[in-house]
Amino acid sequence: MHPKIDSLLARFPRVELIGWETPIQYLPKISSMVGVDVYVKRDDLTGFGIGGNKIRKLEFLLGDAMAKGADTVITLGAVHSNHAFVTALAAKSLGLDALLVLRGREELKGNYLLDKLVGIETRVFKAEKTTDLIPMAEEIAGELRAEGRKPYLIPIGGASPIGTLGYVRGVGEIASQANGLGLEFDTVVDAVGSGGTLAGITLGLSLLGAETEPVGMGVGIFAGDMEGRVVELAEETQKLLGTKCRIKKPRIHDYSFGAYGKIVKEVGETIRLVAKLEGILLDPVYTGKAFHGLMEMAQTDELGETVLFIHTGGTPGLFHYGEEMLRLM
Ligand SMILES: Cc1ncc(COP(=O)(O)O)c(CNC2(C(=O)O)CC2)c1O
Repeated sequence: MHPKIDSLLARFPRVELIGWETPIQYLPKISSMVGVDVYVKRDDLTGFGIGGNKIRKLEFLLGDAMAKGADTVITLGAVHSNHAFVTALAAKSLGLDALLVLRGREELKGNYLLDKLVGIETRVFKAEKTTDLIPMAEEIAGELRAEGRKPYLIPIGGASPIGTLGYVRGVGEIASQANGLGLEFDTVVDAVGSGGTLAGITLGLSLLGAETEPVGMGVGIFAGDMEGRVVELAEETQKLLGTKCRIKKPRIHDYSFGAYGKIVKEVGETIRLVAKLEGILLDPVYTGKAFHGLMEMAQTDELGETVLFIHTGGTPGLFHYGEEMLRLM
């Protein structure tokens, strides 16, 4: 890990859900295709449940929940939500109850199938956007409090200052690995949903005074000024840490292809290409779109010579949307 980052984080409760450092893997065939060196931080292999980026955030979020004596964790997302499933799974593994507030159609596919297989309590609503569910989640938390329960409400994607500590710690891990490998990354690229992952990456890089630039590929959860949202979350997290470094401004590019969760042929083709060339599975909602953007921007020389992609997981999305994707290809 990283001494400076670890000492900053030492006072925050953290439950260990990831028992190892995830590898940084070079992609020789993709690199020769796009003309720059592309590496992947395999956070799809964080290892708890379906893995992914959320596990890093949950180590601090559930550490905080336990420290506060919570007995039930509530969070929200779409029915295909990776975040919702692993949050409930991790909460239950710690002996806490869990309740998911979800939107969309109850199809036994992907993460929703996993929710049901594990026996997680879900409340599913028809709603346009996940943010529409916030009042329902708050109302349910109020109901539980009235019953004498102690609910801990985790926001969409775990995008709170406590959750953001997960990727501050993740950057410390990356910095130590890069040092050991003699690597300096020009950019670090990730898929942006709630913005919590990029906020942690941005703050971590800023705290280390790294030259590396944080770059997000937006998948369309939030419209509007996502860069401002990410910087604001990084600043709030910096307040929590008691540090005062200048926060780098991340670039965020729109790779939603028009809407969050929209399944498109180009992304299906990128998923197929990366699977065949490098044996790595991306997903149609997040990492496939982000990596498609990475390949496009690398070829127009917008990401520098050495690029690190954070593989944030999402494999169940292949089993939720795979048939729809195949029909387009
Ligand atoms: C596989 C995968 N990759 C990247 C992201 C984006 O991360 P952030 O929310 O931290 O920006 C998600 C998020 N997913 C959300 C979910 O509900 O699963 C929070 C939206 C993700 O699942």
